[in-house]
Amino acid sequence: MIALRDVGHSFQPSRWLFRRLSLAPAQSQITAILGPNGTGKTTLLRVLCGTLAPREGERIGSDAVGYVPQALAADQGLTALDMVLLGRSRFLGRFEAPARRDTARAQECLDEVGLSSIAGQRYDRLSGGQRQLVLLARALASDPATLVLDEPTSALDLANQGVVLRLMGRLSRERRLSILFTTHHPEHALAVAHRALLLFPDGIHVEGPAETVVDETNLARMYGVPVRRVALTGEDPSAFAIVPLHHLRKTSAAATFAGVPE
Ligand SMILES: Nc1ncnc2c1ncn2[C@@H]1O[C@H](COP(=O)(O)OP(=O)(O)OP(=O)(O)O)[C@@H](O)[C@H]1O
Repeated sequence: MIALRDVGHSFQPSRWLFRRLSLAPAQSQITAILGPNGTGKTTLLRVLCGTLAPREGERIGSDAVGYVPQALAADQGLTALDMVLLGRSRFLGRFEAPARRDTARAQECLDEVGLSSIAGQRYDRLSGGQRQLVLLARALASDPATLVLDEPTSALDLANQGVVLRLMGRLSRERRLSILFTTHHPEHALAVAHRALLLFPDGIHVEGPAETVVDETNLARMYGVPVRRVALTGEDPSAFAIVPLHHLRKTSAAATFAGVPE
C-alpha cells in the first residue's frame, strides 16, 4: 500500500499548505479529502501519486496508483478507447503495441463507467463529464491497487455522480482497492468514505472516521459558512442533506424587468 509519513509541502517560503500529515489508507478503504479552494488537495494527491516530492516527510510504498485528474487535454484524434488503452501502458514493453487482451480490458473499463457506446468517438470532442468518466476508465485499465481521484464528480450530472459513487463503493468492496478522492461535496464523503481528511485554510488538518470528522462544526470552520446536516423525512433514516446557510435572498428585479407581475 501507499502511505505518507509526516509530509509537508509549500510552494512559497514559509507558506505551508499542510505539515506533519500522515496517511496510511488500508485496502478496501475509501478516504475523502475535503478543504476550501487552494488549501492543497490536488497538491496532496500529487504527493500520494509520487509525482511531486514533498518538502518534508516521506511517501512509502511502490504499489501501482491509478490517477484520475480533474481534466486533461488530449492529442487530437485519440478516441475514447485509445485514451483508456493508455492505462495499459505499464503492462507493455517500450515499443510494444497493445494486445487483444489489453483492448478487451480497456473496453471492459469503458463499460464499467457506462460509456461503451462512445468507444470510437474522439476524446477531444466529448463533453467534460464524459471525459471525466473516460479518465476514470483509463485509471481502472491500469489495474491499480490504489485509486486516486481529483474531484471525480465535479463535471457530472446528478445521475452520473451516483454512478461514480456506487462504482467507487463496488471497487473498494469487490476489488479491495484503496480509494482516495477529493470533493467539495461533504455528503459524497459521508455517503461512501470510511475515513475523511479535512484541510483547513490555516494549514491545520484533521483525519478520522468520516462520520465523526465531517460534522457541522468542522464544515463551518473549514468553509467559513454555517452548515446544517438535515435529515430527509420519509426517506431511508440515513438519508440527509448538507445545507450551507448562505442567507441568500433573490430580488424581484429580473421578474420586473421581464414585465412579469410579482
Ligand atoms: N506548481 C505550482 N507552483 C506554485 N504554486 C502552486 C503550484 N501548484 C499549486 N500551487 C498553489 O498551491 C495552492 C494549492 O493548490 P491546489 O491545487 O493543491 O489546491 P486545491 O485544494 O486542490 O484547490 P481547488 O479546490 O481549487 O481545486 C494554490 O494556492 C495554488 O496556486
